[in-house]
Amino acid sequence: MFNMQELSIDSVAHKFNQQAILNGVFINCKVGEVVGLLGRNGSGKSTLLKIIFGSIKADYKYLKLDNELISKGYLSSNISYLPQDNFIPNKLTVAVAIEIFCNTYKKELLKIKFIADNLNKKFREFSGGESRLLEALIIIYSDAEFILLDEPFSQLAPLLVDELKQHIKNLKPIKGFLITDHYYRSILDVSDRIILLHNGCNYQIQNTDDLILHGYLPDYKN
Ligand SMILES: Nc1ncnc2c1ncn2[C@@H]1O[C@H](COP(=O)(O)OP(=O)(O)OP(=O)(O)O)[C@@H](O)[C@H]1O
Repeated sequence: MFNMQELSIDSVAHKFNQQAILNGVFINCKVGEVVGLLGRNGSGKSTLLKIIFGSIKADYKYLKLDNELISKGYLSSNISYLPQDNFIPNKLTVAVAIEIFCNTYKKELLKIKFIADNLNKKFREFSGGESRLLEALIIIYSDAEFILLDEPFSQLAPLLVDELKQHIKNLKPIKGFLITDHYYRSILDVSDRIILLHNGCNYQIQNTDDLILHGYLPDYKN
């Protein structure tokens, strides 16, 4: 039988200072799909991505990659993660950062004009939004099959948001994406499925009415 590549995390429980942040969360993502993760500020979206990547050790979790239990995402070359804050050191040039993260899809990445035009520039020479775009592109085009993106759109002007969405769509046939951002329209647009984190649990979202029902979007009718 064809073995569908899948990243899944089940029964996630985590507390900070006795306060339960995640409680029985389940989420999965297959190659070929974009899963959008929404939730209010403080609902635990970043915590969940950090638990999958391994930078936070959950109180409990059951993390599987292609049906095999793994302890930390970063130990697998098959998972890449864009954290909420900048992570590429300021003194690195774009070319060096690409060397570190990208091999398989390097040719495609170098076709992007903004990358090609700025290969020898250091990260400290870019604006906040420009370096965010570069970091997101480097992670999207990294060798990993599963890509975790924490607020990739947040510092980007609308045209760049559209460009980034297009790159995600281009790579979707060969990768799985788990993505969170408060630009929820962009998340709805780029995602095949939406999961809402609320009160420590995950909810499958079918439409914007569900987002209103769970208190994520304001209900302007009432
Ligand atoms: N290291 C930490 N120590 C204590 N509490 C933490 C820590 N990290 C996060 N928290 C708390 O856990 C909760 C979830 O935080 P998290 O950053 O995962 O939320 P989020 O959904 O990503 O929020 P936002 O949309 O605002 O980025 C918050 O209430 C936060 O205060």
